[in-house]
Amino acid sequence: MDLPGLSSAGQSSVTNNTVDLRPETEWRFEVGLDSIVTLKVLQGNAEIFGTELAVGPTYSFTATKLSMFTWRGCRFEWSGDPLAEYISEESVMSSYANLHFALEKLRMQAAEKDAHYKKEVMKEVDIGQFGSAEEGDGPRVLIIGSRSSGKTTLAKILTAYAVKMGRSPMVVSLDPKEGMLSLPGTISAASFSTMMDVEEEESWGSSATTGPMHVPPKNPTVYYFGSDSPTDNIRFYKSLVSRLSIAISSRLEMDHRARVSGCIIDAAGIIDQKVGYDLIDSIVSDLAVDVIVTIGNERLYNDLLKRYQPRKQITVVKVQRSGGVVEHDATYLRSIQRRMIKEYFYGPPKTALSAFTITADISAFTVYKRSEQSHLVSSSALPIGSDETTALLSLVTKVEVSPALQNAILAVLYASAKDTEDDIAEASVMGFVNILDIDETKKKVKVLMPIQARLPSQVLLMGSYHYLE
Ligand SMILES: Nc1ncnc2c1ncn2[C@@H]1O[C@H](COP(=O)(O)OP(=O)(O)OP(=O)(O)O)[C@@H](O)[C@H]1O
Repeated sequence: MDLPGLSSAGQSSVTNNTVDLRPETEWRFEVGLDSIVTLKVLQGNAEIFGTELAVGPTYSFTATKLSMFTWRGCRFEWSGDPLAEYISEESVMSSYANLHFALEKLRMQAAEKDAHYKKEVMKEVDIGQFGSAEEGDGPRVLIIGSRSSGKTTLAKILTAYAVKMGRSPMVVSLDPKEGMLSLPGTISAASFSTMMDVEEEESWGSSATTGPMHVPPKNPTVYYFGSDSPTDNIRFYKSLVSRLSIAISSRLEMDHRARVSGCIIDAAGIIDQKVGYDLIDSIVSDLAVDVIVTIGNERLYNDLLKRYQPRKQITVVKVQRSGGVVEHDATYLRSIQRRMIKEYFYGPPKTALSAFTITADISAFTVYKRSEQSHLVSSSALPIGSDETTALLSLVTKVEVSPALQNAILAVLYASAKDTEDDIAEASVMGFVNILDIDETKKKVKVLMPIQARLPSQVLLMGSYHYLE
């Protein structure tokens, strides 16, 4: 009898939604916002963006665009009403796996150099053969490509494969519209040592704020940018990336396993030559990137090769764009963001939580927003001899608590009203609240919070996101 997918002749086959998938092929499917598709692996091995599926359990998917890939062939069954589904024989997974193995080699070299790692983590390994260097940083990989080129997908695949090898890579999401382990509008970093939740395409799993889950929660460091695109306020964005890189460095200093595993950085898809290349430059230097991976864009690859190859420590490589990558239009993006916000307060459908409302005096709220970009002129852009005070304007500005804040999502910062504006602009995020109602006559504000707690005395930072249930 042939193994599923390993039949000697022909292509993958489908009978009544039972599919025999041949080795190194993938089943791509899209599920609408209001429908569900379930799938069950019956035999063989299968993975979704690097994370292996178990044989037997039923997985269910909604509002998602995914691909299930198999290395050695599998048989599975699915049901539901997908918007699209097809088998592709043209997978790019082997080139992504090759990239993973090249990174793994760098991690092994880093482990050899890390004295602590040798002593504590690799006790059982014969360390006599290793060099004598005290330090070892794993590869810091920046993934760059145009919008919808598959950057996040590649970041997930590399992360899942690294975790499978026992690594704990620091995953850094610099795309505010996606909000990894947090809400839209954020940039964040978290060390991954456990598997991701394959049923949640847009999320990377759960964080400590999203309540009990079947996949262990991660503990991200989060900064609030407040809108979808870094170009909305480049100076504020760059300042947050710098802060995040400092936070990452101090986390890596304490966590040798993560340090040896390196970083996987998912950039926002801004690659136009002026702003995009300048942004790439500052990310490369802030996060000490030493491997740049470009996806499916020859010009970008060649430009970056010329720019970084002379610096011997930076390697630029290119990988193909998968034909399965689907572009997200603005409406789809909004609905995904809406779902992320809803799940933050009420939990995912599987583990529905109850959100809490509290009412507090207006005077208890200290709200800031980021300053307008036009006010934040860089001193280098000012004519020589001109007044440089504008260049020193704070990155954040205080906001009156007024009905304009109705339905706003506000980030609760690790900063108090007594802190300076500079401290506030550099503060990371503790969680989020949603303003439900502002009664100006009674001077009261009603807020939605994900957990039962008093209104935090921290500063709240406003962005461009609003939510109304
Ligand atoms: N092989 C594939 N088959 C089916 N869908 C895929 C495949 N690869 C990626 N996708 C889907 O395509 C969409 C876009 O991919 P992804 O988010 O990785 O691109 P991106 O470059 O990060 O996008 P953006 O620039 O918007 O951040 C996602 O919904 C992802 O799940």
